[in-house]
Amino acid sequence: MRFSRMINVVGVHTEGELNEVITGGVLDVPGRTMFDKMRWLQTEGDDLRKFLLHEPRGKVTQCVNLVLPPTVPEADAGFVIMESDYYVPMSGSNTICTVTALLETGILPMTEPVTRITLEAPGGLVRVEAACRNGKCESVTFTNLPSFVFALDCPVEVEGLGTVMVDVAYGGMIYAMTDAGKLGFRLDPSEARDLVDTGEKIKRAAAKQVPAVHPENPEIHTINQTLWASPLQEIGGQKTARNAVIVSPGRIDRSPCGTGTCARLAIMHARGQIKAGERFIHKSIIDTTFIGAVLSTTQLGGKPAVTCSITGRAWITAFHQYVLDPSDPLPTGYRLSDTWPNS
Ligand SMILES: O=C(O)C1NCC[C@@H]1O
Repeated sequence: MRFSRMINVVGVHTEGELNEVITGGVLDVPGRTMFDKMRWLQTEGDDLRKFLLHEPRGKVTQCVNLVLPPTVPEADAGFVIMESDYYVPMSGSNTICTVTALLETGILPMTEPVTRITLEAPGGLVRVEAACRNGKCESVTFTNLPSFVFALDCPVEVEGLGTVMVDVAYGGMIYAMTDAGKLGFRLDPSEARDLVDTGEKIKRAAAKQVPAVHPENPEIHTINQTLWASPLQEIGGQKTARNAVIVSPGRIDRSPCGTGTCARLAIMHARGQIKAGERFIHKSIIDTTFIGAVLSTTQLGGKPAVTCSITGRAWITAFHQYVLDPSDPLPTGYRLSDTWPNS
């Protein structure tokens, strides 16, 4: 049998969120920077993303990362993040899964007790410290790209809901964050379907009504995730909260969401709820945890910003070899609205 595509993929989940990692079958893609490579995939090479994420090979509740040679000398590896609807400049859960796959399969050397590497994400360089023991990457801490607030207390008119107040911030993707309690949600797993439907409505309205353009890269624009926030609490002396991020086309991030956590930290910092040097425990809807921290304050295109770190754990679940039989009539798969909302 001759295959027209053979892709090696490591299955990895971080705190419940499946973000697979392509480790073989694609040599490189055109582009001078990782952002260019992301753009090339989006415009010329999107069949790879569809092949892996769409059915019958993929499903709506996953992402996939393409590991590539870095384009700058200080990076150890590059990666392009592919989600169900978007290519994104940065993602926390995808970073943690990619680091775990790179170290646990020996693509990059593991040093115990701490491995330090630099990854080149499309949005910029990401410094990583992985805690490693007996060949296992026990946790990954990365320093995210600068996070900042676009707007606080912004009224958004949402059909069927009236006025909903949102805070808008960037943590690697652009978030509309809203108080779950005000719309009657406790962020209980039983609310998942409703959180998605209502969260998508809020996102669509906020994206139209609140313009948001990254001050240094105008190609990064428009709110594309909703973050349902539970109130900030002090538990055992630690600032703690729950959240649920609605990822397009309509599903909940199973992890506590790294870029969402950083967007929330930027909002908390702007509101005086957290200082540089403080930690924040962020819980997912399935009760898994990322530890966030505000490391320092900075400026981005004249805006105040914060540099944050995220710590999380990941586990390899599978090694897949996906192939394309040249006679397969569905090389880029399909989406059906029973499990792919808004398709
Ligand atoms: O951790 C994050 O940043 C994300 N998890 C899935 C969707 C977002 O990219």
